[in-house]
Amino acid sequence: NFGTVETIPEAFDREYLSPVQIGTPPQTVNLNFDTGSADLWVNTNETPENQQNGQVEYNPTLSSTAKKMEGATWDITYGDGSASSGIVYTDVVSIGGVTVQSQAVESAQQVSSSFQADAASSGLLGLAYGTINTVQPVQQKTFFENAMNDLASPLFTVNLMKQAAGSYDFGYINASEYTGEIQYTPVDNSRGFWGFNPSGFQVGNSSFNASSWYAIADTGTSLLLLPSGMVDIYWSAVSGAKFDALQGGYTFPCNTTLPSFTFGVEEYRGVIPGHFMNYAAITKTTCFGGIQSSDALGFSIFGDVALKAQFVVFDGGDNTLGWANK
Ligand SMILES: CC[C@H](C)[C@H](NC(=O)[C@H](C)NC(=O)[C@@H](CCSC)NC[C@@H](N)Cc1ccccc1)C(=O)O
Repeated sequence: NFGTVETIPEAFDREYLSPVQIGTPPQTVNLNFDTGSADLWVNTNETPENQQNGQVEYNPTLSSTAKKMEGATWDITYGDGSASSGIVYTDVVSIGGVTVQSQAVESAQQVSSSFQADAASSGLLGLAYGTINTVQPVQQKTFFENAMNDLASPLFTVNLMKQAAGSYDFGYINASEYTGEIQYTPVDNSRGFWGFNPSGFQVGNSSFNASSWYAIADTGTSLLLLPSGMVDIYWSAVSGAKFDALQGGYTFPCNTTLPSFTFGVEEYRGVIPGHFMNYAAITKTTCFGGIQSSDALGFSIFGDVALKAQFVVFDGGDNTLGWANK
């Protein structure tokens, strides 16, 4: 079978939320689909009230198909320092008409401050490889891994949009969502991520700089995080841009016209329009850049700033990533 679900951007395209049905009768919660992690966790009746800010909860006691996974716990930390932990149930989970009868649903008994403050998001739905799922003592599979064998094709596609509704499609490729040909490239999943090797980059209409490095496709990261050498070259083309240690990255005058950023995947060239690199205004006149350094992380992240300019196929059958402009 196959299905599609819309995904809605929060302010600044900081994150994208999609409705997910859990339990019987179905309880709908909006989750942050995250190809950079592999835990499906959600605010529940077990999440302390003082760690919530109005989030919609999943309540397993109201679901006739919920089963507690005795003795199971989870505990996750993210690259931005946020974290959450708790216990585990299995229940029916449906996304856009694709149903998994027994999905590990991780109930949050502790969430860190950035999650507490994010009232619109009830949790995360991991779409990375289950090898980095944090449930103990028995590691659990992701929704996609559990659904994959029943899908028409063992893949899902990601079509994020700038300040507009996009979609996650499961089991099929919708040709109306992209232009040109899809460029497939092998995935390095040795760290549990959808890792790949970009082949270079280009700022505006300048020449293409061939280079090969490791990056991950991560819908749960807002920005495009690249080696500082590339980031410095990009911002050196923007008059008034400067590295602002207080803000933790490059800022620039908001009224500047920004150059596009093109990345290579083998022979393919993915183009990110210049205005996508304006992440958010810090003051009336100073804006924060959407391209920032990944040096502190140790690897590059193609987050939403890049992904919202592309149609991306995550193929779990042959472990490839497919890229197309749109
Ligand atoms: C510091 C933690 C390191 C990065 C590592 N954790 C990870 O790699 C986790 C699974 N993935 C992540 O932290 C990153 C990918 C690697 S970044 C170093 N993606 C998921 C993240 N953006 C999800 C998120 C969404 C909204 C708000 C906050 C966080 C670990 O547990 O060792």
